[in-house]
Amino acid sequence: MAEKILQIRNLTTGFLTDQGVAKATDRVSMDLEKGQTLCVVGESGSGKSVTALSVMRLIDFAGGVIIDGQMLFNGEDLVRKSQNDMLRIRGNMITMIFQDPISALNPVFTVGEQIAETLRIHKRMGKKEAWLQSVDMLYRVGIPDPEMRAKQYPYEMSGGMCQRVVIAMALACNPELLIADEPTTALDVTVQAQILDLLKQLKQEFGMSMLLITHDMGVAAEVADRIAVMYAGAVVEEGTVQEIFEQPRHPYTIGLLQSIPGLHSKRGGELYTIKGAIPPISRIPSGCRFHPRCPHVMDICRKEEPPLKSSLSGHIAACWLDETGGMDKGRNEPNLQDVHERLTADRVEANRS
Ligand SMILES: Nc1ncnc2c1ncn2[C@@H]1O[C@H](COP(=O)(O)OP(=O)(O)OP(=O)(O)O)[C@@H](O)[C@H]1O
Ligand code: NI
Repeated sequence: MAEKILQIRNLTTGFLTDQGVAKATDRVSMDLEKGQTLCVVGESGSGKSVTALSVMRLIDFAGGVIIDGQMLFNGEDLVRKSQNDMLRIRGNMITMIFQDPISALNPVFTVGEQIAETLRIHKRMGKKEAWLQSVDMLYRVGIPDPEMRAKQYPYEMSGGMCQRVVIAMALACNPELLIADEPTTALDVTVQAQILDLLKQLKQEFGMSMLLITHDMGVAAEVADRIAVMYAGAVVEEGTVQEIFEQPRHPYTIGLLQSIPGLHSKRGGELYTIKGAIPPISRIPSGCRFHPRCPHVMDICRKEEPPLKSSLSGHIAACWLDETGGMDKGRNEPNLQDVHERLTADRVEANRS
């Protein structure tokens, strides 16, 4: 059995709203194996960031609460840690990077000083040693002329360079787990690809595990070992990157896959979007939370929540169609199998061109 670095079990979190406490995540479970990358995907508002902030125990400071569940990090439950303990864990063992690198950096210190400061706090290094290490970190994240760059301020650098600095700062203390929340969303497309490559490379070099949050299935395809698909606060499907892309079981996952730019637009058609919008956490639908937007909705979907069912390989999905044996009973919509075939054909085509 592969070792698990992170096991999230039935994580339920909430925020206080006008209607009382609303659940931002509802019994969310996901596992991350040592040395692997788990991508959490889903539209805006699906609870990806809340899940990440919960692991960091920063959700408390964002006005939220952990209502129930466990988050085992190397077997120890982070839910039970004091904020004092978390101060040691954050920055040392688990670090997090965000979408906007500029706001993650302090404008009044040089980037070298900021990385050195992290090392002095967490690794208790002396001034000189911390500075040298900081220059070395800039080198390792691919910043040319690191001695000179270390003396620059964030505003003197491009967005891509700043994100490299943020990554250098996050990795300076050699964390076991890096949580990256939309790390490339704010960057130009070409820079995005570079940063993704860098993260993949550094994950190997530093021997870390990565929890990467993205709304972009293309990004997940690039970096993920496993993918957890979240919708309106719940995991609706989870599996290996191959399972999710080649045998998706949840209509929401299929919708996300169909919305990938390039996959379908190559055929000259318009880009597909899933009809409707994700509900606010104060108005989660009854039954299957995806039912109002599902092209295959059945009676039971409106009334009862589908259970998460696991295949032998550990591919998990929550959909009543899984139970009833397909969505092709006298319907005109394409069934899952058709969609799979179309997706696979498109992928092959996209790979060829
Ligand atoms: N401080 C808060 N107070 C109230 N509700 C909140 C708060 N933070 C988040 N939420 C709600 O929790 C739900 C999940 O938010 P979250 O930020 O985790 O979504 P996300 O999947 O990360 O989306 P995005 O892709 O936009 O970052 C949303 O409905 C959001 O409105
Ligand atoms: Ni988010």
